[in-house]
Amino acid sequence: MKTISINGLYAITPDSDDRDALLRKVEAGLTGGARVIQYRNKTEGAPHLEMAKGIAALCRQFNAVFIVNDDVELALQTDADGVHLGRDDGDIAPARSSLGAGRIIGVSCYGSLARALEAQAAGADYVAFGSMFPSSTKPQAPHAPLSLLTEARQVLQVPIVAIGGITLHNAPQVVDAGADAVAVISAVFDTPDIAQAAQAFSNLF
Ligand SMILES: Cc1ncc(COP(=O)(O)OP(=O)(O)O)c(N)n1
Ligand SMILES: Cc1ncsc1CCOP(=O)(O)O
Ligand SMILES: [Mg+2]
Repeated sequence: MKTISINGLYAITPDSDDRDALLRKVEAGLTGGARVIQYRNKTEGAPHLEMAKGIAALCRQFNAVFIVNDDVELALQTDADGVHLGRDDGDIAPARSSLGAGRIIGVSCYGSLARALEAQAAGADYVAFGSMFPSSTKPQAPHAPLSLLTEARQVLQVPIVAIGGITLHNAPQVVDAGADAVAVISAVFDTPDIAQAAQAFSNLF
């Protein structure tokens, strides 16, 4: 039985090859109240294991949920709370066999409610929709309208995460439309005061 919940600020790490700098940023995000941290780092050759282990320890310290993007093996190696899978990251069933029932599997559903219903039926623990707004971090990401969150809320039982171009300015609309959590990279980590930005997002919940 999973008791871990996905809600509030879901902060996703920016690309980095500097372990200490990344850990300082994550600690600031947690200090500001991030409830979930996802280790997402597309930097080739970065010390992924060391970075993810450091973030796992920080999440334990702050009682936050730790999710690894894309990589089931890295999630297991770091005793993460779960993994996030997109359409190129493998199916839910083999991930579930590796991770067991107690860990979280989150699934990207882009702009598709049908994909979310399938993911829920296949055992996903949360679904993510987006990009809600244009994202400078991932400009080519497909778009999802705010109305999809409202529609999804009426038919899904699993928590709903919204991602993509979410800022302090537009986040209230995302929460009002039905998101349980907002997944944010640049508007948290690309700011002069990460803890303050994280706190402002957290205060929306
Ligand atoms: C919470 C959350 N939602 C969506 C994504 C995007 O996943 P994916 O489509 O696999 O793209 P990459 O992040 O791997 O580039 C995510 N990572 N987290
Ligand atoms: C990984 C991902 N998937 C869709 S948009 C996105 C990036 C989100 O980053 P930002 O919060 O900086 O727009
Ligand atoms: Mg992915």
